[in-house]
Amino acid sequence: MGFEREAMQRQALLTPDAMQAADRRTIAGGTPVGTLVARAARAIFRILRAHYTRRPVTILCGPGQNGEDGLMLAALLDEAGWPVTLNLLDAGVMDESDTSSGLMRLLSPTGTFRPEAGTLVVDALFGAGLNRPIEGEARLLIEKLEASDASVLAVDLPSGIDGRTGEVLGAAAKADITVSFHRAKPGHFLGEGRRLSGRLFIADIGIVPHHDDTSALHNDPALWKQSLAVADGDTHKYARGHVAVVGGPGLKGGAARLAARAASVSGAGAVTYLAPLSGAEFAASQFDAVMVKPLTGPEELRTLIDGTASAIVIGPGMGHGRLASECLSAALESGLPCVLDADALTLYEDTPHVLFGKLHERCILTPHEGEFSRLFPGLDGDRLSRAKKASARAGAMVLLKGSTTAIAGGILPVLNTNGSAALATAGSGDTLAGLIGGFMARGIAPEVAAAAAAWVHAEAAQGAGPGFNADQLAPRIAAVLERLASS
Ligand SMILES: NC(=O)C1=CN([C@@H]2O[C@H](COP(=O)(O)OP(=O)(O)OC[C@H]3O[C@@H](n4cnc5c(N)ncnc54)[C@H](O)[C@@H]3O)[C@@H](O)[C@H]2O)[C@@H](O)CC1
Ligand SMILES: [K+]
Repeated sequence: MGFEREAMQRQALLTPDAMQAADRRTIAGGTPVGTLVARAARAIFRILRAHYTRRPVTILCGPGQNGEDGLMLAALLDEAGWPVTLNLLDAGVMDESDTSSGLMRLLSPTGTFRPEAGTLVVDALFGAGLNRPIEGEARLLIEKLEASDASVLAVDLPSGIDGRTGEVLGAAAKADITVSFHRAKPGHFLGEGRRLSGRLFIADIGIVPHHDDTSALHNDPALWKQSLAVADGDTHKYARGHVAVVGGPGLKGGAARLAARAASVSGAGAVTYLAPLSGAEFAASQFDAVMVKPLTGPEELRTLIDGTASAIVIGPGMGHGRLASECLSAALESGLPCVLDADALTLYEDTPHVLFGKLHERCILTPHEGEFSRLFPGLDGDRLSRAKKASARAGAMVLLKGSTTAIAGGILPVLNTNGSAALATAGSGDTLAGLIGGFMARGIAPEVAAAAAAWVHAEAAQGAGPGFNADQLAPRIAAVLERLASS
């Protein structure tokens, strides 16, 4: 089972180009552009009033339709008795109806723009139509805004953010709230765009959805919750999946043990931890539910592969010796779903093409930034496009970890955004690898397993206090899975 179809439509991320195509399609279908602008302005008005008490509002309007949203909002706020000042970058944005509607009296020269604490500034300078770095007068306005203590509500995107990549083109001011339309844009979650967008609201303005528009998915349980349900008929432990976790020698075993613990709460029926004797003996004293087998060569792993293993997690704490590389080869030759993390990624960092030659489409590589740049040198751009290029280069799925995690190689790339700073802790990545492996062992498709695990793993760290560490993740993951199952 792949992602849930209807949820895919709702969770679609649209690049500004795709959004403009959707706008055009909707307009061609009979909805006048003025109606769309009016709906957009009403949505902003509603969200603005829900979050701010009446106060002076300055609206910065750009030369395109983003500015028109701002003008229409000015009319609504003015009508509702809010004190509004309009700063237009280009007077041309006003047409006859605006000039006759009394908006003229709200105008103030841009030179007078002095954003003050306690006031609200609506940033409606540029949205989807931004096509070059911001300079000149617009840049001055944005820099003044960025330096101020005023509250900021951005229309569609903080002006200056590239909606496709999240990159700042010239300048951008941090918004407290961003109101965008129809669907979120990748730029709301990538690069600086994530921080600068603040709280994101997506308003429905009646744009006609179309699957061709989708360039990526915004991760959400709606996409995969069904896939996590454990079927009643799966009564035998091995029928529910059996994860082999390859660990390392004694003192390095913690990482793989974390992976095994996560696998064991994933809903898989059984987990076997394989490690050289020193690691296995210690692990056996730590685990009850996880089976432990000593590893003298790749044969023990092969035996498990020929037996009931249905997925393999390999790399955390594994080391770089001959045994490690023989086990990695055996794991990849098995054709079973495999999660490659940590040492499995660095083992081949000098000869990545050798590793890529062994991978198949049920392999998932889970690098953090450092591992990624060593394994995939020379890839630049935003996190999403780098993950996509890396996946194409490797011939496998790539999950690039970060505050926004990008997953590429499935039917559509996925951005996971519920991560928090708590996850930046030792052992967190090992836990994620184990959870993905557990889901894949259950027969869940790799792209679904990766997306579900990224979300569940991040959710498990939500609300964590300063004393949080990765040891606490597995029980919290179990709790998140329980909540999902009963919701
Ligand atoms: N198209 C639609 O149906 C809808 C669009 N909406 C709004 O319309 C916006 C898109 O409108 P537009 O396509 O007119 O685009 P924008 O309003 O984002 O900006 C385009 C204008 O800005 C100029 N420009 C671009 N980059 C610049 C820069 N760095 N410095 C100076 N000038 C620059 C362009 O030459 C053009 O005149 C969306 O962001 C959204 O706010 C909403 O009203 C909802 C409906
Ligand atoms: K804007």
